[in-house]
Amino acid sequence: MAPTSHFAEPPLRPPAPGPTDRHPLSPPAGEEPVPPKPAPSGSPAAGGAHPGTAARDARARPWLALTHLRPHRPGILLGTALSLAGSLLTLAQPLVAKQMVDALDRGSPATGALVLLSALVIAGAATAALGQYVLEHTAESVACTTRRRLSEHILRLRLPELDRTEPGELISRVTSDTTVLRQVATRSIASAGSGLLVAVAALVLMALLDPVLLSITLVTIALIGATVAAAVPHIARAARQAQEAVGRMGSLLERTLGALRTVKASGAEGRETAGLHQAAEDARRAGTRAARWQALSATTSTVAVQLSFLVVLGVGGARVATGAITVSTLVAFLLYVFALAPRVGQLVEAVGLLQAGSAAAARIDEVHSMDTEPTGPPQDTAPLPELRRPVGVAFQGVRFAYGPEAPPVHEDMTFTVPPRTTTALVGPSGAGKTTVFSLLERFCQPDRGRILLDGEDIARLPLPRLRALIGYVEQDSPILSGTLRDNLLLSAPDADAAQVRDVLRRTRLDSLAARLPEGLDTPIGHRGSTLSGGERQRVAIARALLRRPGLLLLDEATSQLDAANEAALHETLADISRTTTILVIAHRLSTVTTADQILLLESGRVRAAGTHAQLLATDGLYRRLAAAQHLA
Ligand SMILES: Nc1ncnc2c1ncn2[C@@H]1O[C@H](COP(=O)(O)OP(=O)(O)OP(=O)(O)O)[C@@H](O)[C@H]1O
Repeated sequence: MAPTSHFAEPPLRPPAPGPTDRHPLSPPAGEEPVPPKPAPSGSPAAGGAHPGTAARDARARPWLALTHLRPHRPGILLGTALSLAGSLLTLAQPLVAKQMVDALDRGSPATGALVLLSALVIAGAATAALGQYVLEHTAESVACTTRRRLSEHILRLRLPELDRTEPGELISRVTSDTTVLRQVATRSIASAGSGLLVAVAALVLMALLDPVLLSITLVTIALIGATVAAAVPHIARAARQAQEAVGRMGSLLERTLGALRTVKASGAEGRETAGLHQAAEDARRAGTRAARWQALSATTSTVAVQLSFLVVLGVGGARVATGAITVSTLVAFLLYVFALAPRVGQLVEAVGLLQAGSAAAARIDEVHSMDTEPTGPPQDTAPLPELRRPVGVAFQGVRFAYGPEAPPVHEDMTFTVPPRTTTALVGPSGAGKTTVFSLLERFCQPDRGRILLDGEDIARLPLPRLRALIGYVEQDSPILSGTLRDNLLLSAPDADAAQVRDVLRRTRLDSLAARLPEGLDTPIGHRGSTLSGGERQRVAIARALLRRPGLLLLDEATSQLDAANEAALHETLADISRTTTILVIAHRLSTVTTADQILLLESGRVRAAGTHAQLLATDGLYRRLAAAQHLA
């Protein structure tokens, strides 16, 4: 799970060139182009999203949730203070009620006490409501800030990290774990704070009223405390398991929906549903377990409070009869018993919530500890004008493996691609052709060797600037949910209408745009499900062309096009190659026979390089590949 040095940037960082000798592709002086080396394997920072790890972390750090609330301290403190003030105003009510009863007992007018009592009721309710609003508002900010930070972090994750993580798991951390954290901000902190203070204040006032009755009440509180202490770990564990089960459901749903056609065609709905049912069942069971313990502690608390009320009433009545206390003292004491009961309940709930919140915080922190790509200053997202020109590419002795245990994909990859040319990468499946593109995009880094663009090591380029230079059409031409326009402008948000029209014409998408009911603004379904395979490929190519790249990478980009569209696209590419360097991966040699150069990859190396005719004449493997495709 941990990232390895195989994904690390090259350890050697060349000195920053001076202002006068800077290469046009170089980062501005003072910038940090080389991303930090990922944490070594096995280090905590290297961990991926593992529910088990989260549970251990939360057990080790039950207050973890509080660290996430720190930036929102002012709102939480204000909300808690207002709730507390509201509670204190409520607490004062029994004392005023006592005065009122005393006044009535003496036959004196009780109007003043009645007015004061009414004012206390209104002020107490208003202050508590305001406090509640401030806390809810702050809690929304906690959830929003955490979700924003998480989603930004997830989009910046290094691809090898993502390869090792279930997307559904990540989604559940942004959605359900942040919701749990949000509850800690409102109910847990404020309830614990105000509940504790009010409970202490009530106990002090009860002690002043009658210490004998207080001791009876304290026995009740001890009973409640013991039950809660026994229940809390069970509640916390069950809540954590429920969160993990929800996360698992997210992963499974993502897996199934991502390949729903295949699942249906394979008749695997039942088996996939069984997995989802199991996760839902696990969440239900864990949630029920938590509810059982919560019900036990809540019921014990309620029964204990009712019992103590009866005992206080009995003993208090006897003490009134003996003249030890007055009726008004007994009334006030009983009111405090009732004021105390919900506070104890709040404290019980707060402790359980804090445990669940800390488990959620640990799951969120795991994502933050995953390794991300470096970000450059905002201006680096746009290519410099001089970067719009075609660039030369060179691989020099590149070695790369996808992991420490994995066999190297590239052993000693060395080749040169001159600018303004079309070079085809061919070779057996698994020879490492797509990996060449991944290395060029710096999705992963070589273990050894250098990759140069116009003589400049790409490890030294700010990542946004490097990628702004490249147009990449992936093997499966991914399409995003949204409209056709969203998809086209994804890589070139500033492209104007004329550029879009031009690219639509070149990729023969103009007729599709004309046919769609809302033209470019027509939604094209989940991952472009309403488009044909060939249309999806052309959208992906159009998207890459709109970027006006200096280097165009095409990975089997025309495999699903019909003959007419493929021929048209080859004309377009021939045209584009005057202003762009093109690297194309092809299985069908017929599509690359006119390339300026063909690189035949085998066993992690370039086995042979030349034109189609040269390779036919000189290389046995190429001849066999061509013969298999009736080209020899
Ligand atoms: N993300 C990854 N993690 C681990 N191994 C990978 C990963 N991607 C590719 N590989 C492995 O690396 C090797 C080279 O893969 P690559 O996709 O570069 O080959 P290719 O020549 O493009 O294959 P094809 O022609 O079938 O598309 C393969 O053995 C593949 O299983």
